[in-house]
Amino acid sequence: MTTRTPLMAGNWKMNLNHLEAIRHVQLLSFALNEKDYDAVEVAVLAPFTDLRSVQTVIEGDKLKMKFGAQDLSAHDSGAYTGEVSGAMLAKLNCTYVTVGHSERREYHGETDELCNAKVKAAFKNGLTPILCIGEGLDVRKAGNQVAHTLAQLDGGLKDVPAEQAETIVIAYEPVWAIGTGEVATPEDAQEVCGAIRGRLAELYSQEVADKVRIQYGGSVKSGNVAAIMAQPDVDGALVGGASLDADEFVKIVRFRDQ
Ligand SMILES: O=C[C@H](O)COP(=O)(O)O
Repeated sequence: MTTRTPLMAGNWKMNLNHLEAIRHVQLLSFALNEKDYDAVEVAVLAPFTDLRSVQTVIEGDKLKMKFGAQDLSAHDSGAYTGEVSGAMLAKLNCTYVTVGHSERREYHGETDELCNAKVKAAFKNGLTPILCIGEGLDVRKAGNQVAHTLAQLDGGLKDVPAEQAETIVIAYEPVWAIGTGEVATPEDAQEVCGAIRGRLAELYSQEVADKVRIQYGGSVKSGNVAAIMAQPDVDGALVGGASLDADEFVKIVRFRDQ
């Protein structure tokens, strides 16, 4: 049985300018200790304009916190105004990059095909993609959450080889639970996260499926994180709003104490 280190990632979304980001990382660094880093991997996913500052604080102070971006271009370089390439993120020593967050899918029309190209671009540049998948409220009401989410998984992983797939992070985020305070029950989270692992075993092998970390995201807070993390197929959390409060995010990192 593979042991998967939980990944607690704060997705700041479009919050915190670079000065606020420096302060925020410093607050986290004062609070987090070796025991935390031994038990959990901690990452912050910052706006592009913050990344150089976040890198400077994390590397300058030799923090064990990882960092990454919230999106990347599917292209390598060239005339793509406003885009940021995987190579640029790798040059900043980013570890992670989210791909296909529901806000990108909804507000920027990102399709499974584009997400697949972005997953490949991330791997090509040595970044670990956090592929975000999950159903909207209408799909949930119709009871089609598993089929919908697995179709997004299939699309995002199309033609991704096993040796890359086993290092990916999947974030299951039911859209109806994002920023709404409407957290999925631990059983809701397990139903879909378990199905995702089952599908990974079908697409690749049980060995690959057992290595992949599957996060839950959607209104995670210190008060609900422990029950969600107790589920066998949940290996971490992708935290939005609550990650902007350093004290609250540290409590989430310390989910075993809650
Ligand atoms: O990426 C994070 C998710 O969208 C969850 O956001 P939230 O914790 O504010 O609900």
